[in-house]
Amino acid sequence: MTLAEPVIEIAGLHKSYGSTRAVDGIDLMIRRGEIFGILGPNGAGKTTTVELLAGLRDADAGTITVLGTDPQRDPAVLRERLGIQLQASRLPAKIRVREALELYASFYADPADPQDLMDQLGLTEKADSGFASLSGGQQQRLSIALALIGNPEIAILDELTTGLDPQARRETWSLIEQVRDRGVTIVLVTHFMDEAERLADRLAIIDAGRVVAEGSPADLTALPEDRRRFRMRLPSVGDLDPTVVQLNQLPEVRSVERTGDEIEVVGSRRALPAVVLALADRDVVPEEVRTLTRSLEDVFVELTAIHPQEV
Ligand SMILES: Nc1ncnc2c1ncn2[C@@H]1O[C@H](COP(=O)(O)OP(=O)(O)OP(=O)(O)O)[C@@H](O)[C@H]1O
Repeated sequence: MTLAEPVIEIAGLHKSYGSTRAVDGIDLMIRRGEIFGILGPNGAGKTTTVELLAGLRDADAGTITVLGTDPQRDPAVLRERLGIQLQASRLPAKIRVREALELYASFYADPADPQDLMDQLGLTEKADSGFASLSGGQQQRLSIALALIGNPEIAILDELTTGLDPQARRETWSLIEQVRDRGVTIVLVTHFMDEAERLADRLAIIDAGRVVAEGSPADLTALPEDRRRFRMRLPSVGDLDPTVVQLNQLPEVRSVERTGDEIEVVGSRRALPAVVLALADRDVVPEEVRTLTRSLEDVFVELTAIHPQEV
């Protein structure tokens, strides 16, 4: 598979507010057509990073290239090609849904059709309702529609599902996947691990203004080759300790720990079949074999553990 070309490249990015180093040396590369997650605890520098790449702030140092241009030097070009939905974006209370979309559409040379967007986002029956009368989910959908009204190649969505109920979150997720399937590159800023794990093709975990990990959710949550883990119950063995000693001697096994009639084994990818075979030699059939994995949340907590009060 050939990889799509980069549409965003950031190198050595720095931005401070007074003595606060909000962005402290970030490098990132985002490819066309992917959903790229920027995940991090509160205050990690996520919003500052996306504001810099949208040209809404000036960097102190570093280079940013978005669709081949520098957002600080060329904001007008970028405005046509990049849509941004910012956290807590507020509209006047009385503006109607259709009115807001038509107004925003008038800012662009080649906008999307407001009616099509309302249909796609389930807003048609609210077309004549004022912003303040919409539910949280409807307001969120309108702000996504506004980020997409310019027919952007890149859409930046910040804290997309904050404040939404579980049903509305899921609907928003499938909507974002549909937008990606139309070829739009999506930069998704979130502090929800499940959202990043479910939606992002690749993601960067940011903490204290730096990238602390980057990759696909599968890469980030994979256990190292020699640290696979599984648990099994061995209820009919009687005294388990000699079995544990024997299993510990297998070359594929790194460690075996026993709790009651369960054992937890750490070892290579071949440890599981090796253990099952060794047990079969003793006429032991293991029960309830479970492979242990780690979630993005485990990885996140491990990597950002120095700031637990902010998570
Ligand atoms: N306009 C500003 N003036 C001063 N400090 C700021 C400003 N904007 C952000 N900061 C500080 O910079 C740091 C990074 O903030 P930023 O909003 O980029 O983080 P974030 O990861 O988006 O956090 P959150 O998820 O809470 O929005 C924080 O310490 C924040 O208090």
